[in-house]
Amino acid sequence: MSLTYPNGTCALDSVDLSVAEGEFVSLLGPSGCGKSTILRLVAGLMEPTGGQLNWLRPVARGDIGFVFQESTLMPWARIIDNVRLPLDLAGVPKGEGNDRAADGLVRVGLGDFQKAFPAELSGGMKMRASLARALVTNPRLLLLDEPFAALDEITRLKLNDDLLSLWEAQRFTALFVTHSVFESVYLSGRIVIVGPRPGRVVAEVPVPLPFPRGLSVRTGTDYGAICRDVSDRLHAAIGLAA
Ligand SMILES: Nc1ncnc2c1ncn2[C@@H]1O[C@H](COP(=O)(O)OP(=O)(O)OP(=O)(O)O)[C@@H](O)[C@H]1O
Repeated sequence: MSLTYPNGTCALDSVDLSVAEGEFVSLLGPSGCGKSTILRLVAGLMEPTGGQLNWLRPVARGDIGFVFQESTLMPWARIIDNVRLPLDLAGVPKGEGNDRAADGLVRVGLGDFQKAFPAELSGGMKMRASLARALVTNPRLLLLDEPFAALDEITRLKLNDDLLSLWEAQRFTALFVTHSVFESVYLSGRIVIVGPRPGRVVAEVPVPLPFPRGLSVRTGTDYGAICRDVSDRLHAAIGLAA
């Protein structure tokens, strides 16, 4: 599929990408190559201006969850109310919605913070609440647009593990945008490298590291070798020597 914005910017040129149900795929590429544009097209927020997007099974609105770099929580609402919002919008009765939101908060380690307001949480906790909100409808597809980019390194590593645990438990399909080679290799079953604008797929790299992943994967020689390979391909894609 291709996408030219109304101002004439050609953001994507014939992006050819297939994702299987239950896969964890990262989109890796330089700033401005069109990664967010791909997510917006998949989310149905825009239509491609060329080509098409096909689903093997029809998707409904509640089948897709979205997590952004900013946690986008409503500052005036308690965390439980923030997490319950997608269920309110879907017409789920409040009692059932509260139970499901509370359960989601427990799963991201925020069981004791239901009544807190967003301003009372750290950046990492806000991002956990955003993950809980995105997953509360049990989506089949989770779109993540650099969700951990603004977090410190230690929090980011922890959230990588938390996200993988959620993925292994709920088995949604994950499409994850990142600038980080290390993060993409740690999380993904497959990495799609997108070249500079107009974005197109320049390489697809399978990551044959076993799940569940953990510290032993991060410190292993295989992880280092795959990171090196992905980094070389990324540099080749953007025309830099490794
Ligand atoms: N609404 C818009 N109107 C016009 N051009 C846009 C719009 N949104 C994005 N673009 C342009 O499309 C291109 C791709 O943008 P996009 O945000 O998808 O890239 P990205 O790879 O996600 O970037 P980053 O990694 O910096 O977030 C950029 O050149 C950007 O300036």
